[in-house]
Amino acid sequence: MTLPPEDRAARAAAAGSPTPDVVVEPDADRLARAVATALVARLAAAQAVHGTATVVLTGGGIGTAVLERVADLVREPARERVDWTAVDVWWGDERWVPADDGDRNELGARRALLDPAGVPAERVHAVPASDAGFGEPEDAAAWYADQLAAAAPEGQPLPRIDLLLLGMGPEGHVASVFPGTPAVSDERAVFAVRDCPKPPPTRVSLGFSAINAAEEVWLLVSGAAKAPAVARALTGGATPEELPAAGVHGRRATRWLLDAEAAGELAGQG
Ligand SMILES: O=C1O[C@H](COP(=O)(O)O)[C@@H](O)[C@H](O)[C@H]1O
Repeated sequence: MTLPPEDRAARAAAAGSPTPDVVVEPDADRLARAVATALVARLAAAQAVHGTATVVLTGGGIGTAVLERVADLVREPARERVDWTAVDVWWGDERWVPADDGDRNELGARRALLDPAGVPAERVHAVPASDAGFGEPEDAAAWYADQLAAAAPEGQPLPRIDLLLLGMGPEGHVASVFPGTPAVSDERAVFAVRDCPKPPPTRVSLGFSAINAAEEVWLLVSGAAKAPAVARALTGGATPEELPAAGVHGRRATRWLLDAEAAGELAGQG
């Protein structure tokens, strides 16, 4: 179901961004399936226009479940419309852990979708792991920023990002931008984040300047623990410093994709 825009429209207009869509599915499994279907359609549409598609992935529970459901669609060729050899994959954030650590967002995405779909290695733009020889996460972040810049068209700071996926923590963090930390006001496209309140404590993250450059930003949120943050983000009850999820938007579309529990404190729900 899609909720009426109400005061979301006024907030978005004030921020110069499109009014967020809010889609609510009955549970996490149906949310993952619905997002998977929409993701395939979005990437196929981008390829129809540009020949290639670019997606920025998130880690987290629902983000990984979505990729698993996309992989199900890959196994059903009659429903599959994406050329996975022409999809560029980036990450919104990564944990500063060794390459084989189960906390690594890249590893989860490779297992869930990228390997089964056959995305070519040269199109998988992973944030370096802590054992990749960069020394400090700041060096890895600078390298990742350079990679993004190198993929950008002439005169642009970033490549075209057709779709950027975000999870959200119960306190409103997105990527590895946590409330009340220097990351919320860091204007760089990519930076290292230390002392994260959620383990692992060291990460590399895109900042608002890169996230909000995406054509479409989809926030994937599941579970009752996140319902208060969803309501605050969508009803203007918090600043991006207090609740980073309130500060993200796409250039053309911002979409909140929720299960019923996560939507439980929005007006008209529950
Ligand atoms: O630490 C992280 O958390 C968020 C949300 O994860 P979830 O399991 O609560 O859905 C995730 O989006 C982010 O990529 C990740 O590094």
